[in-house]
Order: sequence, then C-alpha cells, then structure tokens
Amino acid sequence: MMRKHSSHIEAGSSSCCSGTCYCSKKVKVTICVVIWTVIAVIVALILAVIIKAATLQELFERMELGARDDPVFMSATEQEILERSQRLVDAISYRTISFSGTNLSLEAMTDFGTFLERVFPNLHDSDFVTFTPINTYSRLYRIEGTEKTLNPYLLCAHMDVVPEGDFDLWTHDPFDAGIVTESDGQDYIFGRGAIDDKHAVLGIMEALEYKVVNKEQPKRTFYIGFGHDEEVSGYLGAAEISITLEKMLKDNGEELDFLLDEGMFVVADIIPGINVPLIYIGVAEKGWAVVDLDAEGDQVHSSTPPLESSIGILAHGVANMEDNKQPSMFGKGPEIDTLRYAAPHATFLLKMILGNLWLFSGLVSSALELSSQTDSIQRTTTAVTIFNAGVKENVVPSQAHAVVNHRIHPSDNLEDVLELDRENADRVKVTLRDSFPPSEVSSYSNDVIPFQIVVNSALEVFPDAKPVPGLMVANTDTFHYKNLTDKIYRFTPVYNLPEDIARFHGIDERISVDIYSKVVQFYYRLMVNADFDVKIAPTAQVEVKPEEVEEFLEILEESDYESPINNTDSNLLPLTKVMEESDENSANETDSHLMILQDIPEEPNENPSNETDSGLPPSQDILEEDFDAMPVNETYSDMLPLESAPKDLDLYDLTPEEETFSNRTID
Ligand SMILES: CCCCCCCC/C=C\CCCCCCCC(=O)N[C@@H](Cc1ccc(O)cc1)C(=O)O
Repeated sequence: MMRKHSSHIEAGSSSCCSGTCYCSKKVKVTICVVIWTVIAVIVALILAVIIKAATLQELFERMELGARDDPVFMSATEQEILERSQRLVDAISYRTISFSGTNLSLEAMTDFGTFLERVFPNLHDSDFVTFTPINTYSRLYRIEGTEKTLNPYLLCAHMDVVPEGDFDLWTHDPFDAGIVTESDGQDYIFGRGAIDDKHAVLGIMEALEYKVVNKEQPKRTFYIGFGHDEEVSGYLGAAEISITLEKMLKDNGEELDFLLDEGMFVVADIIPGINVPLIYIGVAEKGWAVVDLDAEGDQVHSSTPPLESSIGILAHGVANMEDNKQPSMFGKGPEIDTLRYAAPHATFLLKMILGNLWLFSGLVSSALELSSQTDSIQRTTTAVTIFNAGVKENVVPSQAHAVVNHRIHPSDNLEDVLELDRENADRVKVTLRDSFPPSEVSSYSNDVIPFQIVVNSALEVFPDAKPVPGLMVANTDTFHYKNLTDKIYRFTPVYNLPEDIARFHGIDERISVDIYSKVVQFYYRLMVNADFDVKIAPTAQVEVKPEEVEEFLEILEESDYESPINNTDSNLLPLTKVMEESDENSANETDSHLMILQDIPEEPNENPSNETDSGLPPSQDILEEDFDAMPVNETYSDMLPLESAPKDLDLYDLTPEEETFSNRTID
C-alpha cells in the first residue's frame, strides 16, 4: 500500500513518496558524518596497513659470536669434498632399514657401526673422545672440552632408514647409486638416507674427525647421540641413550645446555611472495596419535550385496575425516612467528598481509590451506595410512579396518581431535591405539645463545637465507631427550624446494654434493660457535685476589647492598668460578681465581623468556636453588647485582680492555 503524501515534514524526520526521499538537514548531516567516518576509518586502516608493511623490522637479530666476520671453515678442496661425498655414498649402501619396532636390520646396523669406526679412525682413537655403545647398536660419544665451566650440548642424528618403497619408481638404486650428475648439471648423492638422516650422521663425524686430526679440542664438552631405530620411534635407541646420558651428566656435574637433532631444513619457494630461502628451525614438534577405525557389516555372497558393506561404511567414514579436517590453530603456535620472521623478506603486497596478521589472519590461514605442506604447520593433520578389508573377490567381508595417523598441533589436544574423529567417522568404531603430546616450544628469542649458535652456523653456510622459527611437522628422537634440556632445536642444513620435501621417505631421495659439503661445514661451524661463551671471556675476565674478596665483602656489608636472594631483577650478573684445574690444551689460561662474567643482553627481548642462556645456569635458577646452599664465602663471586652494586667500588685493577667491558655492563 502506498503511503499517503504528507506536505508537512517534521524536523528530524524523513518521508518518501514514489521512491523519492525527503530528509531533514539533521538526518543528512548524520548520514554524511557516518559515511565520512566510515571512509576515514577505511583510509586510516589502509594507511596503518601500509605503514606497518613499510616499517617491518627484521625480528631475528644476529648476535656476533666473537669475531665472525670471516669464519674459519674446514678445508674443502675438491678432492676432500669428493672423498667426504664418497663416504656418504658408502654409508648409504648399508641397508640399515627399520621395518617395524620388532623388525630392524640389526646385522646391517652392526656393519654400519664398524664402517664408522673404519672411516673415522682418528676420532675413535682420540684421547678426548669417549665412545659408549648403547643397547648394542646405538652410539653415544662424549667429546671432552678443555673448559669445565660451560654446560655441554648434544648433537643427534639417526643411523636407520625407512624402506625404499616402490623400487621401480626410483631413477637409481636406492642403496647403490653413487654420485649421479642430474639434468640440472649438479652432482647428487642418491639413495635412502641421503637427507634422512645419514647426511647428518656422516656430517657430524666428518666435522669431528677433522677437529681431532687438526688437534682442535673443543672448549665446550659435547655429546653425540646416534640412534638405531628412530624411524620406528626410538624406544630402543634414543630412549636408552637418554637414560645413559642423564647418568653421565649427573656423574660429571653437568646439565645439558641444548640439543640439536634432525627436523626442518632450508626451504625455498614455499610461500609465494617470499623470495629468499628460509632457515627453518624447528622449535617445537607436533604430538602423535594412531587411531584404529573398524567397520562391521554382513558377510554375504557378492551376488546379493548388502545395502551397506563394512567397506562402504569405512570408506564413508574415512572420506568424511579427510573432508572435515581438524580445525586450524593458526596464530596459536609457532607458525605465526614463522610468518612474522619471514614477513620483512616478502614482496610489499605480502608484507601488508603478513605485517598485519591482526587483520588478515583468516586470509593467511586460508592461503596456507592451499598446500598440504604449508597447511601442516597450522593444524593437526589426519593421514589415512592403512586400509584393509576383504579376502576374496566374491565374498563381501564382515570387517574393514583402517589406521589414521594424526600429528597434533601444539595448541590442539587429543580429546578434541578424537571427538571430531568420532563425529566424522559416523558408524565406524574409533579406538585410540597410541599417542604422545606435542613438545614444549623451545625459546628462540635473540638473547638465547643456543638458538644463536644454531642460526649463526646455518647463516655461515647459507648467508643469503633468513632464519625463521617454526613447527616441526613430523617427529624425531627428541621426544626421548625432553627431560634433559628445554632448548631443543630440529634442523639440518639441507636445501629443499617444495618438490624436494616429498623425497623424505619418498622416491629418489638425494642430496647434492654441494649441499652435503655445507652440511659438513655447518656441523664444524656449530662446534666452533658453541665455544662462544669462552671466546667472549677474555674481555670479561677479571682476576680477583683473596684479599680483594675480603675487602669486597666488607664493603658490601657496610653498603646498602641488597641481597640478591630477594632480587629477581633480570640484570643480575652471574659470575661463575672457573674450575680449579686449568687445562694445558686450553687457549685461555685459567687459574683458580679467574672468573667469567656472563654477557648480558642490552635490550629487553620481545619473546617471553627469562633465560640468560649463555651456557651458564640462569640467574633465577641460581637464586632459587643454589644460593641458599652456597657457603657464604662463595656467594660473593656468584652473583653480582649490577643495579645495586655500589658503583664506587674499586676492587680490581682492570686492563683497558676489561674496563671497556666493565663500563659497558656496570655503568
Ligand atoms: C612456511 C613454511 C612451511 C614449511 C612446511 C614444511 C613441510 C615439511 C614437510 C615434511 C617434513 C619432512 C620431515 C622429515 C622428518 C624426518 C624425521 C622422521 O622421518 N620421523 C618419522 C619417524 C618417527 C620418529 C619419531 C617418532 O616419535 C615417531 C615417528 C616420522 O614419522 O615423523
């Protein structure tokens, strides 16, 4: 019904006739204000997005580990590179295949151990290397450092491999290919284990052999653990190494500072718009669940098939599980920092998106979903790995069985995953067979020295790549080492394009001779960089005589110095006494009065971490656990609060070099 025309329009109201609207001035003004406000908000948003993109800062700040402008590498003549490559080829020829937890290739593993001892004779014969066989086949090495003040670290790798799969699909024999020149003109070491994980086993051994031959005893003690059943979860290898190592650490009064295992890699072209390779360090690892799926139906003659067979019911449930994925956890795990760290290296358009995840996280999550590789970093994955039913072509079977393997995102939980499985599975019975939870996230802030050691070593071999922390989407032996340290990194410097990622456990696994050479150099650089704490010590070393200590204590007593027991200030400067015995091999002469001041990050760090991470115990740990227990005459040297220490104390005669250091930290 048409509204009656009114000639009288009240102020503040409006009226329409035949589609024509009459608005009062006030309404018009209001509409204008609303429209302009909306436009202003949109313009402001666009400006904010552009400004954020234009001012994106690199999140990883490289800490120079000593004088590293010109890092020293292992010598690498063409002949040496070839010999090292040939040793990897030989390593691959040992069929150290793990078929299942109860079907390992133990004879091949024994031979592989003998091979390692034969081709790396010097390290096995070295005074400072101790080898302990674990559970017969796994291997644990202790490399004694010359400095006893630094906590050791652990390098891990595994000696077993998965079966080759479909042999006919391989271009070359997976265990006997040698070095092959491919169509891209590059030489490749082909075969099962080339990137998972014999390159790491051999790379670590090459670096250590070189150090032994060249009498480069490391300053920091470290351990090497090679498991023999990683591919079937490491319960016989890594789990046992972990038990022995825990005991060794305890006996030696050590704590493990950090560990590095296989895992992620250098990856290029994985995100369109990021045109630099990424040094992707796994700082966390997904959890694991194996789920059995069982469907039942009638067993009948195939000439009179049932309306629904057990196979049909199972197929329907499985298809539902694939169609309705577990939900995206984007923004709740390390994947967000993968993108935040990568963002400054993106095209401007992508910078606008990645620099403004508060606005575009939905869009980014949908983009990640476009590839199964990128999708795996943002959600719990569902892989149907086994599907079995039927025994004869004319019998409809009563039972059908499938297995699903989930990798659980760190922000997801098993109960929720199973609930969605049951919803999707419909009439299929869902039973959890086994599981373990996702790992903790290891700290990766810029002041975490172990993270810096790993990243610096990678940057030294891939100077143009950019480091990003991220989620390890598969699993490693690190699960068994989680009690030993909370700083666990998963990385080997293999270079992968997206299509190469399929070579892990896939067909035509290979590594180029050039990249393998970088792998070897990486482990060598890591062993050098891990001695960093000792290297910074010369500027920080202060000799203290006993009478000066007395004087210091007296002054402290007289001053208004606040006890560090109640002081949790992160500026506390821990001092550790160097062990009494000095070592002849050490480049730094030490005596019982020598102390090392730990470097202190000058700026607060973005990432929430209270750790000082220098290889020394964190200051808070000392406060809470050790301080009370310390004899009074030792506490003076172990904890000097920078802020509260009397500034006019003139305890030490400092060299100009020492003074620079002391000014930098204390003033
Ligand atoms: C934006 C960047 C996106 C990057 C996306 C990267 C996708 C990566 C895809 C594949 C990674 C390949 C990982 C290699 C894994 C090597 C270790 C391994 O094979 N583990 C096995 C065996 C295992 C080990 C320990 C366990 O507790 C269970 C199983 C595995 O199945 O995970």
